[in-house]
Amino acid sequence: MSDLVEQSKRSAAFAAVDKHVLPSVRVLGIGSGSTVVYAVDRLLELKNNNQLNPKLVCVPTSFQSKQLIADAGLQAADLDDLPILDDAQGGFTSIDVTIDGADEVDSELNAIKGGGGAHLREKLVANASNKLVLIADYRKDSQVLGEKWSKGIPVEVSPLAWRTITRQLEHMPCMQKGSRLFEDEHPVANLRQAVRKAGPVVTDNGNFILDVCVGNIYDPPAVERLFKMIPGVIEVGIFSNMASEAWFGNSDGSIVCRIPKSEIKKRE
Ligand SMILES: O=C(CO)[C@H](O)[C@H](O)COP(=O)(O)O
Repeated sequence: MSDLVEQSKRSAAFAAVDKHVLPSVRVLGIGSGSTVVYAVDRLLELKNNNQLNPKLVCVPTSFQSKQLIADAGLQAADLDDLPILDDAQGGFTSIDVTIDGADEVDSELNAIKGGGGAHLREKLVANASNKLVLIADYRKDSQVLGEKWSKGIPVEVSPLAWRTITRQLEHMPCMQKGSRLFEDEHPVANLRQAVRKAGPVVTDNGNFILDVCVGNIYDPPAVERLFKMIPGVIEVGIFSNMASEAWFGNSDGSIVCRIPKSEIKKRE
């Protein structure tokens, strides 16, 4: 990985933590992946400077994230241990803010996640959060999902049915009710293989991952719903309309914070 990419991940992570992890934050969701490592580095600095809420509790999204929280000496809690608060929009949240990485983010802040195989818990934690803030380097910043991330949509599936699910996914048509959902005629689903173990990747939850290539994704919420309907699909790595901000580190050292394009229009 080039120094430029690492530097841009670090600057996005530091800026997002500085903006969002104020002393008023009591419960913080911690995402997974290499960019989140920098966010936890910054949390540790803030902790050492007594700039965090002394009662801060961090909610992990994976085994890796649990380790990061423990190594930083922060207090961890599982989602199920937290009280559920009814929010003003009729949602149910337990977490003030979650900071997480992404594999690609489009102009509406729909995201592809799950490159690290943690998207089930990441989505559960994001869903229980008042605010989801994404952090990433410039390679993940795009207009349309699929432009940049070519490894496919991560789909966590039950090992009991991965072959049936693969076949079903590969028969999905690209058109629905007259509108095109994705670029390719039919998806191609690949069982994700482990690198230093023979056989498939097994997630923290004991499942398999199919990486489903469809080309550009024109309607992320529709594709997310379509895949999710297949019995045995546990979670789809498309996060539609969940993030409220995305922070990108640019290759020139600058940082940009984006909100959904439709929000910008509303505010004009
Ligand atoms: O979704 C994820 C893991 O499931 C990660 O957030 C995503 O893969 C980005 O990782 P990185 O920061 O290493 O590029």
